[in-house]
Amino acid sequence: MTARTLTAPQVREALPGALRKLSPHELLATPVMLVVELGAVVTTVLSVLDPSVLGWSVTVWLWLTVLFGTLAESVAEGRGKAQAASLRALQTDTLARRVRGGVDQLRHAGDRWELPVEEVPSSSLRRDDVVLVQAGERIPADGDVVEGVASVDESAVTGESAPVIRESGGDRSAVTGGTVVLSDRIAVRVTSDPGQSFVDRMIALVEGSERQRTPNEAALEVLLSALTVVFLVVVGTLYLIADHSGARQSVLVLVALLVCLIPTTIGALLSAIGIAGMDRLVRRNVLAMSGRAVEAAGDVDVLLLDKTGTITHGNRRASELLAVTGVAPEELADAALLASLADETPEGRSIVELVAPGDAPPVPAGAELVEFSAATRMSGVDLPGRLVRKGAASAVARWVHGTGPAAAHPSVAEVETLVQRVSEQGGTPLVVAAQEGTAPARLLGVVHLKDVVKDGIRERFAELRAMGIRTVMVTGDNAVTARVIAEEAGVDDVLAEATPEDKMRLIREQQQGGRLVAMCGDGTNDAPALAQADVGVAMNTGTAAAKEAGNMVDLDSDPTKLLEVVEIGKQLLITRGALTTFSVANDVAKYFAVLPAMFVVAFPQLGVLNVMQLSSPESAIVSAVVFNALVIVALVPLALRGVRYRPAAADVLLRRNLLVYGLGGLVTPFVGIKLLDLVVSLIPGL
Ligand SMILES: Nc1ncnc2c1ncn2[C@@H]1O[C@H](COP(=O)(O)OP(=O)(O)OP(=O)(O)O)[C@@H](O)[C@H]1O
Ligand SMILES: [K+]
Ligand SMILES: [Mg+2]
Repeated sequence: MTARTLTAPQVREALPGALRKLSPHELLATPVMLVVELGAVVTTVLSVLDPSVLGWSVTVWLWLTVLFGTLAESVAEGRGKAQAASLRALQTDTLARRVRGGVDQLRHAGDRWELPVEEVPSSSLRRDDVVLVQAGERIPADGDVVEGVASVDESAVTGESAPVIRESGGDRSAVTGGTVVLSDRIAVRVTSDPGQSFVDRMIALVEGSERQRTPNEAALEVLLSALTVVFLVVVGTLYLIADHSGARQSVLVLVALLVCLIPTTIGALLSAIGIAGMDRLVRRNVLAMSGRAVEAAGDVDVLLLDKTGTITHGNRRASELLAVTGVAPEELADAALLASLADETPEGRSIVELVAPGDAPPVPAGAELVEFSAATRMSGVDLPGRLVRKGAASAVARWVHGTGPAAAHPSVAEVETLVQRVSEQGGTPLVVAAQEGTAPARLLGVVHLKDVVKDGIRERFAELRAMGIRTVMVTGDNAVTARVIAEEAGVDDVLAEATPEDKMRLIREQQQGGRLVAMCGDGTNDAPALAQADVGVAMNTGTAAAKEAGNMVDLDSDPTKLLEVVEIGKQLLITRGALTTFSVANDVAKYFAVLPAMFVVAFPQLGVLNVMQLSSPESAIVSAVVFNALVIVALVPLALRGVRYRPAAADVLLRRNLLVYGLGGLVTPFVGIKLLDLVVSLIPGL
């Protein structure tokens, strides 16, 4: 939406909020506007005591000045209100089927769908409760799928109508309360307490009720306050000088002059600019948890991305089994199956589906499961007398070597060739090995996991490069696969075999080098890095841990969205800079426009400076005050829409902005006040 002007309905809706914001308590946050309000109170009192056309004209326009400021903020907030209303509709209380005994119960159950459940209102669900949800039902709370696979309609949250797959074990396990299961059934472990759900946070965000001032904003506010104090002193001194030299000025005129000089324009628009920036992100389906993150996005130098699920689609599936010489394909298949029977990750399930489509055997009695973790990069099963493992080549090699001398592993070289072959196709190789009794473990072969790079990623990374942002892929996968995918995706650099700690260390190093780092990720193993990054964008498809750790969530799960996030961040910074420049330049110009007019009666020699030839001192003052107020209104659309951003070097942008907004800010008051004076001077008494 690119509104060029404010519409009447917009204003009507925002008005009650704007009037509420007139309370001095609310205005404390914007000292500049508080000074204007105090000024308005003073002129109101003066005008009541000694009514005059000048007095009332100034008074009315001072009140309007404050109102225009609060109106700008209220309009900015209003844009999120409609969205908040539709999100609230998702929060209707439903009945949830809660498993008695929670997660522990689930683990030990034979048939998990026959567990004893109790029906409870969804609003009473707490963290770590487990609920069963089936086709046609609304998911009662945020959580991670701990059992099963389902297609879910998330359109109410994401606006995307195509259903998404949510499944246990992998990086696509997070579900959002209020979304609807379309097919199959899932068990969900609740991850949020009442009132703290994702939708709750979204509502607070789009309404702007939780908005906190960013450090940059706070710094600017201090600067504006300082300027206000300076002008207070200037006007006070002027009063004394004028008094002394017999050109006594009324308090009313001095208040009017003060308001014209202090930076009211940017003071009035500052918070609207920030709210509008967040709003622009929401419109692109990105939820920023803090304004600070949005600003940081504007200055990002490095972007780190996880591979699987971020750069690729993330449904890594087993496509073929490659046995080493001397191992029967059946033996490899059997071992791979065994090692995956209890592996709840999508990778594990895809192996079961490949080897035993439709009829997976039960887990053998006495089996002890070795769950996959990002730290070990291995999974498998311990049976009496037989251990089976599968995992990243380096991890399995380490395990195998731990079981006996290297000479006992004749197929090491062959496995390496197979791993190389799979990796060169961009696939993820999982090496399978087994140990019988106390004999050294044997390498059996390799499972090829296929994954596909998301469309259009290459072009978008090229755009990021043009903006001066370096992209680095960090993956737990091996170096060859990483390189192949990196080349296909067009990233600048790649870090392979990375553990969660490695990811975080890399970010720290970059930050210590003075760079601002953004990270896109989806997995629980990305969570530490997402938390450490200046801008942590979690994919909505990812795990609850990832979404909690980051300071942004992309509802579309599109890592190239960072491009837009960066643009919006830059746009926010530029808009604020541009309007500050304009505001201050404006005020300086007003000084020269108004002052000569004020003193020309007492000091006719000032006539040379009176370039504008305004019709009377009274008309000059009223015109200046009116102009000062109208400028705010005129700039609201720009504050909401943002200054147009085209990728360019920072110094070019700065020069362009100084020229347009600095020079523009100097010239407009002369033109504007002159035109207003032509009209105002027609009013009798001015
Ligand atoms: N279910 C599994 N069983 C055994 N090993 C696995 C399993 N899933 C993945 N691996 C191995 O562990 C490695 C790390 O996987 P993980 O999903 O943690 O990677 P990551 O750090 O998230 O990086 P990325 O998501 O970019 O691939 C994989 O490259 C693979 O070799
Ligand atoms: K001003
Ligand atoms: Mg991952």
